[in-house]
Amino acid sequence: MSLLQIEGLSKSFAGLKALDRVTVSVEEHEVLGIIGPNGAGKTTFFSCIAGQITPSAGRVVFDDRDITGWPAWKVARAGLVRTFQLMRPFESMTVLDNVAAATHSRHRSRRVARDSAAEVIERVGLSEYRDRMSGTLPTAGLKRLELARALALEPQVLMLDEVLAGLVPTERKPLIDLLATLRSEGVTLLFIEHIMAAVMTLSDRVLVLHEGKPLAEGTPHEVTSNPRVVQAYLGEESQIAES
Ligand SMILES: Nc1ncnc2c1ncn2[C@@H]1O[C@H](COP(=O)(O)OP(=O)(O)OP(=O)(O)O)[C@@H](O)[C@H]1O
Repeated sequence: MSLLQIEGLSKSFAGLKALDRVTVSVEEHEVLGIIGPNGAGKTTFFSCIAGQITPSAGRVVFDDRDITGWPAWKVARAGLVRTFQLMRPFESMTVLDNVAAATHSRHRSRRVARDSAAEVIERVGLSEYRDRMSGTLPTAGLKRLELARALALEPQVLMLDEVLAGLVPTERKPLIDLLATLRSEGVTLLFIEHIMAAVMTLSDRVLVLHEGKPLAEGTPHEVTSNPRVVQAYLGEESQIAES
């Protein structure tokens, strides 16, 4: 049995099929990249799994439990944690306090929670910003903070929504390296990404969504050489070529 099984997941918004019968499964320690043109349903897919949106149809089975329609807090507590494209840290709190707010849900002792937060902060390379107000971080720092807050919850499955968006190439490289490290540590990862270099480097498998439907699934090489995928990206070829 796969760690995460998604069966026929669908979501309509006022007649628009944002997600249309998506079926995919993810094994423990696997990295699944999710790509697709703008509006393909990628974020809706994450939101239906992680509990921000209730799916119209389909099932999400995680670790042998049917978690379909569970609220986000309960999904996160079960071990499935996502990040958001638009970061939402507590801006008037320090980086350490932001991450400690997450570790505190795992460790009752304030000291242990803060020590654990400091470790996560170091792991994502944010130690020099530890005592800075989160609202003053540059975009690259905010992205790392978003990742730190997710890691602080000690997820069994981590779901990253465009964690590289808004970064310049020199900022992307170290973050891709960090994700590669997480991968080598055996993190089970689902990530939505437009930066093809990251998709190619990090993914074991890639799911391509198009107009809410699964268009292709396979190794990074298989999907990027699939004519249907290239066709779906027409007009966005530069992104495919960016690898
Ligand atoms: N809350 C909502 N209400 C109405 N329509 C929505 C809502 N959320 C998403 N949609 C629509 O559903 C479709 C899929 O959107 P979604 O954000 O999931 O796509 P995406 O692949 O993540 O796009 P992007 O790459 O631009 O982030 C789009 O047509 C979008 O306008």
